[in-house]
Amino acid sequence: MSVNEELQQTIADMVDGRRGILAADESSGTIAKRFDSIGVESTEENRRFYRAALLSAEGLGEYVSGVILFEETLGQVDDAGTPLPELAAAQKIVPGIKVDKGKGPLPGASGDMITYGLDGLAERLAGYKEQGARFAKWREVYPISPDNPTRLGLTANAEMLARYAAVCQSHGVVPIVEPEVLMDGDHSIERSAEVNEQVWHEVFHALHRHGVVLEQMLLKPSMVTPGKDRDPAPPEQVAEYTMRSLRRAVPAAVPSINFLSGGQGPEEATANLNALNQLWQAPWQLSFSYGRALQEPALKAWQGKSENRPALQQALLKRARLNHLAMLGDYKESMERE
Ligand SMILES: O=P(O)(O)OC[C@H]1O[C@](O)(COP(=O)(O)O)[C@@H](O)[C@@H]1O
Repeated sequence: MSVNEELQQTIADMVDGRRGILAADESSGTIAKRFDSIGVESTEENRRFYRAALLSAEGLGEYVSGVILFEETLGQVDDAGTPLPELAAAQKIVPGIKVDKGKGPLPGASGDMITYGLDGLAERLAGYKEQGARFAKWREVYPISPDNPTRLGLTANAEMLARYAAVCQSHGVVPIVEPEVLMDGDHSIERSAEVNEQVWHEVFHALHRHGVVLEQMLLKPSMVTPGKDRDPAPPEQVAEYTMRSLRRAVPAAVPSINFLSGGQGPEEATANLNALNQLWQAPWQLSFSYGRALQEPALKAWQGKSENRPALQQALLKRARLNHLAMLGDYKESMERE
């Protein structure tokens, strides 16, 4: 298969109008925090058990077309010795890999951040492909304050995303481009709309400069919401603001927009996705790439006990199914209690 055919096949396997992405790529620090919330130690064995349980939940492939894995998971096997990426592929879930190496302050742009990991990326991708990964993900993070993001923050982060995406495409790996505008703070929904629009505009300008093929990438943005210190906005309002900003800044050539959950509660993230899909015909598929919003109930059901594996899987399947219904605009709050 040519590189172009590989990219096209991966997009076709991941974008079908009814399924989204499970983000299970928490880095070591983040997964330790998540496990800590249920009093479980983050050992390699616990991470393996938990992630193998997620990927082998029977029927997950009905609602999920891709899973983002952390490097460690790509090399792990289940109790029967099956590599975890193969477990996913067996359910028609395309395995992918987080390739960024975390973030730190951006010098010269106080309050802004920048993500590391471009050096050696091409070589790493070749190895990940051998382990089964067909797409990659890279996250840039933008805090909102009265002064942030700065102009330098906007351009530097966009440049990183574009360089990463171009390297991925040249190796036949579909890039997920994730500019995450953080919910932290007490900013208004209007301010969030303004920042997200600036971010997306700058990102697509950079993608264009670097010759990234928009038809062969996925966008993973934040939804436009008020800051976490304020009351959440109703789903219809989140949908209106998000859609307005997306239409202004994201070219129609992008096949799918898979939102991150970014600290929204599981039910909130589903209701917002549903409202977005009820609003009006969008040029892109509007889907999910949730981490916390898919996994929180599964983690709670598990509690680190192997006998709770079926409950963990049922909790994941429920959220995956409801988010699939939200993609169709068919989700109702009453379904939460069914
Ligand atoms: O900070 P980390 O460990 O790299 O990961 C952050 C997480 O944020 C995400 O990008 C989105 O997850 P959420 O839906 O929980 O916001 C995940 O893909 C990733 O696991």
